Amino acid sequence: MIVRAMSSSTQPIKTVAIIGSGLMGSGIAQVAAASGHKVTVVDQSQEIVDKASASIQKSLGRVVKKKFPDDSKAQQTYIADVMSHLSLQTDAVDAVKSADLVIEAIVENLDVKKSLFSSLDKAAPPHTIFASNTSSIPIKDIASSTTRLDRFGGLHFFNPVPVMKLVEVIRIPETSDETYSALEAFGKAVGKTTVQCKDTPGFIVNRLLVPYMMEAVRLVERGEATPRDVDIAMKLGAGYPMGPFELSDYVGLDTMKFIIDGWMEREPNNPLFSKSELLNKLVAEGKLGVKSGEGFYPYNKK
Ligand SMILES: CCCCCCC[C@H](O)CC(=O)SCCNC(=O)CCNC(=O)[C@H](O)C(C)(C)COP(=O)([O-])OP(=O)([O-])OC[C@H]1O[C@@H](n2cnc3c(N)ncnc32)[C@H](O)[C@@H]1OP(=O)([O-])[O-]
Ligand SMILES: NC(=O)c1ccc[n+]([C@@H]2O[C@H](COP(=O)([O-])OP(=O)(O)OC[C@H]3O[C@@H](n4cnc5c(N)ncnc54)[C@H](O)[C@@H]3O)[C@@H](O)[C@H]2O)c1
Repeated sequence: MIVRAMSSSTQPIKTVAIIGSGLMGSGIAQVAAASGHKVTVVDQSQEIVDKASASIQKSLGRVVKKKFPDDSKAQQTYIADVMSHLSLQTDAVDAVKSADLVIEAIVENLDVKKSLFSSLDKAAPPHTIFASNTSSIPIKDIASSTTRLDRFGGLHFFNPVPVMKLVEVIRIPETSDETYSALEAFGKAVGKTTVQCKDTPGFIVNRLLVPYMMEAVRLVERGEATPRDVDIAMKLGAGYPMGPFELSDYVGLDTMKFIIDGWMEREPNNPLFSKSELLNKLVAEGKLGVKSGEGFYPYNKK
């Protein structure tokens, strides 16, 4: 049964709960707090949210160096001000009770996302809008776990969130115009350019990016070139800021595997989304990219 919101969701979004404090959740939290929203970030353990807090402060350190190049006092004040808009905790149900908007940025797995949203749906006030930052799962499949389809959409941010200027705003057929406008306004309020896309696999960017990245992996699997040479070629020959292997390590090979596995399940006969032995092997070995210290390339462990 769909319960429609009594109050209009055209009210500007002031309080935001972000579930998942990994690469994306912490980046979204940073830009939301920096634009004056009251933000609560949730993850599964205190250790994880502490790590997220440190990574947000580190990223803010890079922002202030550019914003206030020769003024260390202004740098400190800015960081303290942004951090004062942020709280981090481990109880998602509690966090959504006062949220105007909930953004989910947890692991790319439909069942886990559905289970989370189903419990949050019971706890959040009627006016609260839900959004998923999924890379590839149909928004309608995630939204089906709730009773607020009219207040559900996709907000697809890009990594690294503080730097990448785009947000894809996704609507399902049930998404109300008020919800869509509120999501679009939020994307702009956090300083991004928004584009609209229907709930189509991969939306705009990943529909093009995922086949490209998987083709790069397959090219290497066939022994036709090394990751290093593919990366050099795509940077110098096609003008990409990172080659596909550098980008894979940056995105996270576990997330990449979740994306491709889910896509293959939905489109089993499409060779663009067939699995990769090399990717599966690296993930099985715990080589998840920059975040684990090694992926296609080794990194300095922090
Ligand atoms: C199966 C396939 C899977 C597909 C996966 C899809 C995943 C997903 O759904 C979609 C995506 O996100 S797709 C992924 C989409 N993403 C891409 O495609 C990313 C492609 N890569 C890039 O755009 C660039 O390499 C970077 C911007 C990452 C780094 O730039 P660089 O020049 O190599 O190195 P630099 O000089 O160090 O940094 C430059 C400036 O950025 C600043 N800064 C950096 N990180 C920061 C942070 N965390 N905080 C704050 N600031 C940060 C830094 O301070 C500097 O500022 P300045 O003022 O200029 O001094
Ligand atoms: N990595 C990228 O480049 C990228 C870009 C855009 C979108 N996305 C999407 O964003 C989402 C998150 O990706 P990420 O790269 O930040 O992943 P990540 O692995 O860095 O972080 C995911 C976080 O979610 C937490 N988590 C898992 N289940 C949870 C639960 N039930 N409750 C609370 N926290 C939980 C994990 O502890 C982890 O900290 C995925 O849907 C992914 O597809 C990723």
